[in-house]
Amino acid sequence: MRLLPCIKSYDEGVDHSKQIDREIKEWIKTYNEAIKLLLLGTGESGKTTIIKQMKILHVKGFSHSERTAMIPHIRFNTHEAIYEIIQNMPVLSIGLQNAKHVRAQQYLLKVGPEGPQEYTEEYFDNVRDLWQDAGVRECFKRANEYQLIDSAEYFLDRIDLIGKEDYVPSDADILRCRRKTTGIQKIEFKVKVPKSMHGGTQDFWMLDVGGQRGERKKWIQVFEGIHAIWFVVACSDFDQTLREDNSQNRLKEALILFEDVWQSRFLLEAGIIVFLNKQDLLETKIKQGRSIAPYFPKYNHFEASGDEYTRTKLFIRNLFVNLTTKKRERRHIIASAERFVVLEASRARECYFHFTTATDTHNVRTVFRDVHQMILTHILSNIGVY
Ligand SMILES: Nc1nc2c(ncn2[C@@H]2O[C@H](COP(=O)(O)OP(=O)(O)OP(=O)(O)O)[C@@H](O)[C@H]2O)c(=O)[nH]1
Ligand SMILES: [Mg+2]
Repeated sequence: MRLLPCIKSYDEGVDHSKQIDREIKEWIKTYNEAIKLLLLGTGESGKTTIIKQMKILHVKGFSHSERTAMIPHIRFNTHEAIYEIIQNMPVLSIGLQNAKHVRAQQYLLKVGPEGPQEYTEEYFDNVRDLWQDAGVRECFKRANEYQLIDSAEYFLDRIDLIGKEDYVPSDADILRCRRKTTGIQKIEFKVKVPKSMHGGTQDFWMLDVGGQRGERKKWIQVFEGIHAIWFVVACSDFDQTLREDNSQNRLKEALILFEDVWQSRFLLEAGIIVFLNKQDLLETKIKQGRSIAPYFPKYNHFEASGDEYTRTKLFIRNLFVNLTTKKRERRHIIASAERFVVLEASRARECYFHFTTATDTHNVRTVFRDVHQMILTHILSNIGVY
């Protein structure tokens, strides 16, 4: 680590700052190592969706064959959505509103959870009929009481398109498609460096891991050499339980996981940026009259101005900010590393927060620009240039 000489006067300070600027630009020019980013977060928080956005924004997007390869997954998403809804109707004591739809319901239940062998016209007709039923819609509105993919409405609303023989998924369809990640995926891309920094391009690696509990033991394999963690949180999950453990609230699980990541001694050098994701779904939920208060009673005493949605998103951010200001717990300190960890604990460590909608390419582009600059500054500070 290199220490900069101390400044004695204002003029000297200005010269000194110009010198630092020059040094930073020089350093970036010669820095040819890829910047390594790791996406972390609970299951379904939106990590893979961000990887897809990087492919759209910084690689070549999706080819025709990549798009057609998504069709079975999108059709299966549609199936699992309608199947889950109709299966949960009796559990929630909701009946079909239209008796004509009973046959369609029996047809779908007979198809089973794995979906049909072949997606036929008859299959899509039955799904369309059921999705029109007021009872099905009522059960859909109570989706937080069972497990339903976030893209259920998006795909069921597009059933006619998805059922077409010549259907080719759009970028939006691919971004909405849900497939659980198992293992570790990597995407490599180049990004233009802001002119203010020096221009040119910079290599990035972005790693995606599975966020469900069973997948997290694999994370440690990829911690080494990571420059920044993007920790993704599904804010709209505040009233839902985990797919892998229906006794645990999803947002509470995200908070516990974040605290572990923030305190991990393996990630002390990495910059941490929290993506408070699924803002579109959060806003819709709040505007439909749902409240976070029954799940997080502290919300009743939270002071912030703005409408309910704004107050809720600020409250969620606060929950995470509070974890970053807590003292590092000693349970994470092992004897040989104690001195280092204690020193680290006394060093100011910043955490950055962004409100995001990962399915919105424009939003992700803007956030990436901000975050890029922040990561460069973080790396420079870690090596002692800043
Ligand atoms: N509406 C909306 N949907 C989103 C957003 N972010 C992600 N999704 C959807 O949420 C679902 C889950 O997203 P993924 O990116 O697969 O989640 P993940 O974090 O990779 O999940 P694991 O692989 O299980 O760890 C997908 O259907 C996405 O389209 C968002 O901001 N808004
Ligand atoms: Mg994933």
